[in-house]
Order: sequence, then C-alpha cells, then structure tokens
Amino acid sequence: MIALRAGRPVEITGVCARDRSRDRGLDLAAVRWFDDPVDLAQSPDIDVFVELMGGEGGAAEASVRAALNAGKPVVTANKALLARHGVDLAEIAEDKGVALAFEAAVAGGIPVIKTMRESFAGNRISRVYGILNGTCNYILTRMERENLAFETCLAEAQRLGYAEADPTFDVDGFDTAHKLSILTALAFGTKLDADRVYVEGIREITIADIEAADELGYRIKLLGVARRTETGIEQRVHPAMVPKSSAVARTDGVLNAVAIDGSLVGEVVLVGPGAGGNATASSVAADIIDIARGLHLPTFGVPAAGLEPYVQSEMHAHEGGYYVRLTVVDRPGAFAAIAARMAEKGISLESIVQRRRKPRAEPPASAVPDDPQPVILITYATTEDQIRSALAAIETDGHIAAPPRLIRIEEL
Ligand SMILES: NC(=O)C1=CN([C@@H]2O[C@H](COP(=O)(O)OP(=O)(O)OC[C@H]3O[C@@H](n4cnc5c(N)ncnc54)[C@H](OP(=O)(O)O)[C@@H]3O)[C@@H](O)[C@H]2O)C=CC1
Ligand SMILES: N[C@@H](CCO)C(=O)O
Repeated sequence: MIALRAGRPVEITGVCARDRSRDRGLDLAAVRWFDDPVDLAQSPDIDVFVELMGGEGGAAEASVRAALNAGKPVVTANKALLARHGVDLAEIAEDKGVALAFEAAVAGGIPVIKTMRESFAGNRISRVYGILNGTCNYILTRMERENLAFETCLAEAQRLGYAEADPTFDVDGFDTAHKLSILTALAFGTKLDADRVYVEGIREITIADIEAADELGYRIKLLGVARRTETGIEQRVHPAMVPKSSAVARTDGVLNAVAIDGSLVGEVVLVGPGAGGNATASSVAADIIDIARGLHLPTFGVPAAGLEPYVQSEMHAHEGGYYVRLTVVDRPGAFAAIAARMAEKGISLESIVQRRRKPRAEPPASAVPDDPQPVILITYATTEDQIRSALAAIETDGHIAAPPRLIRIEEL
C-alpha cells in the first residue's frame, strides 16, 4: 500500500543509533549499520535522511546539515532543532532544491503543518493556539481525575514514551515554545524566535488550583498562543484557565488540540494524539511518502528569504482576566487591604472568595489570628503590568504568607 501511495517502493537501507546491541523489537540484519549519523546522512545508499535523535545541536544538527548539503531531503521530528536553526536549514534545503519535512515536530500525529502550509494558504491567520505538549496534558488530566501527585504522573508519561529525553523541556514549557515558534512562522510568515516566547510551565499548578478552576467553570491547560496584535505578534506559553465548554478544555490525556483562526474559513480545531511512538510514526511516514511522491514545498510556507523579522508584542501589555490565589494571614483588614491595592491599580474584581481550609481535628475555641488561608481572586480584564504591580504591592503589605499564584484566564 505504501508503495502504491508513494508511487515507488520505500525501503530502509541504513540505520544509526547509539547502542547497536539494544533489542529494538525488529530485525535489522539486512540493514547497514552506521556508528555516526553524519556518515549515514551523506551515504550514497540513501535518498532521504530521517532524523529522530533530538536535541537542538550536536548529532542532530550536524547530520541534518550534512544530509541537506549532500542534496538529500530530510524528515525530522525535532522541534528544538527547527526552533533554533529552522530558517538556516530551510535556506540550505531551498538552495539544494530538496524538502525539509517536519510534520511530527508539532502536535505529534495531528497533521497541523500540512493543514497550515497547504489548506490555509489562502487565509490570513490572526491566531493559532492550543495544547501542544502531550506530557503536560497527560499530567494535568491525571492530577485532575485521580488526584495524583505531579511526580507520579510525570514518571508515567516518561514510561509511556511521551516525554523528552530531558522532561524539564516538557513541564517547564520549552517544548511548547519550540512548537509554537514553528506555528508562528507558518501562520504569520515571520522568522522563528523561540527565545522571545513568554514561557511558564506547569510545576506550580496544585490540586487546589485544579479544584478551584472546576468550581469556577474552567479547566487548567498548558496553552501555547500566538496572536497578531496592533504592535506585533504575541507568543506566550503558560497554564491557562479555559472554559469547560471550549474544545481545548475537552482535550485530555496525551491528546493535543490546535486551533487556527483563518480570515476565510474561521476557526478550525484539530485534535489528536500529540506524542507517543505510533502518532509520531504516522507523521514521519506521511512526510516520507510526500517526498517519494515528489511533493516539495517551501519549508515554512514561503521562501526562507521572504520570512519577515519577528516583531514581538510585549507580554507586559497582554490583557485578560486573571485567577489569583493568595495565602492570606487571617487578621482583620487583610481582605480590605488586598481589595484596596487592586482598586489602586485600576483592577476590577469579579469575585473574591475565601476557600475552606482543611478541617481541624478540634474546632478552635475562638478565631485563630494569623492563621493563613487560601483566598481566590478573579479579575475582570486587566493588563499584565497592572496585575503584577498590584501583587507586588500586596506582597509588601505583609498580609500574605506565600508568594501569590497567578493563572491567566483565556476566554476562547
Ligand atoms: N516521543 C515522542 O512522543 C515524540 C518525540 N518527538 C521528537 O522525536 C525525537 C526523538 O524523540 P524520542 O524518540 O522520544 O527520543 P528517544 O530518546 O527515545 O530516542 C532517540 C533515539 O536517537 C538515538 N540517538 C540519540 N543520540 C544519538 C547519537 N548521538 N547518535 C546516534 N543515535 C542517537 C537513540 O539511540 P539509542 O536507542 O541507542 O539510545 C534513540 O534510538 C526528538 O526530537 C523528539 O522531540 C516528536 C514527536 C513525538
Ligand atoms: N515530549 C513531547 C513529544 C511530542 O512532541 C510531548 O509530550 O508532547
């Protein structure tokens, strides 16, 4: 079937990994082994080089450059490499007249690259956002459903093959930022700039936040959002409260969701497996078949020389609603002082709720002074600058016993 679809047989002729003796569950006896991926990339025996090692530099970068310079098309799943060197590699690919294909690099098995590069070609895209990391979505879903600890869920995501070699890339948001920078280039025709994506991960999210979100009609998801604004392109990655009715709120476990707003078609949402061996293989196989068919498009949808410089819309100007969790020292005047600081910075509060503390073994005889307890504030739309300066003022007032926790509310 693959030969029919590709118009020619597709064979694996050479392979390289670090450990030749490792049992990989398939017979590689007839396939030539290479100790060095650069040698494989340049081998006259191959027509296409597939890079699935990972890492923004090192062997991945050296072998992809070697293959392109040798005039061989490349398929890669490596978003870290593309985020760092994508424009440069696209220029080499164009110069050599070969494809640089990377469907698996963003949202695993979801055909989002093809969709944006081909199906949205006639649209002006105003926003692309979504859940772009399977590991984080898996962790948040299991924490919510099963009340499990963050570390337990991460270990399971690693066991299932979802996480990066260094899982801090997943949980601290950098993997999402790499993917978002690729989507930004495709959406807005700008050069990739992953270093200027605003990034927050999911380590600080607690079960208490997840429960509060539930009561307020939201779920917490790690989102990547790229949006055209009057001042430039906003790129941000952070946990967000999303309405339960939204498509991203209903995207659970290792599934990813990508929403694209096009001027002609409106919003299109793609949902599917974002990580794991089979999902990745599905996208890698599609890229190989495209190359065998002779399909060859500009890497980021337009010629590399036509990509415009990335003009950043600064995060401090971001506007939206905020969820704030404060650990407030329980004494008269604390609430009033907090509300006053918010008003002073021009922030309107939608609600201020004192959460129940854990039940005591013995009820206190009278009010317990200075006993910290969680207080949840929900703001109406305000700017990042305003909320940050209000929280800094609240911290200096001495009414809170721990740093404030802030989660942005995304009205989708
Ligand atoms: N896991 C997933 O769900 C997805 C991963 N990706 C991307 O795919 C890539 C691979 O990820 P994943 O499969 O999880 O990673 P793994 O660590 O499981 O596999 C990496 C493979 O590359 C080989 N390798 C690593 N370094 C070298 C080197 N210097 N020379 C030769 N071979 C090397 C390893 O060999 P050995 O086996 O001998 O150690 C191993 O077979 C990354 O770019 C990742 O971001 C993209 C989409 C989904
Ligand atoms: N570690 C990545 C793999 C897919 O890119 C994730 O969890 O989404």
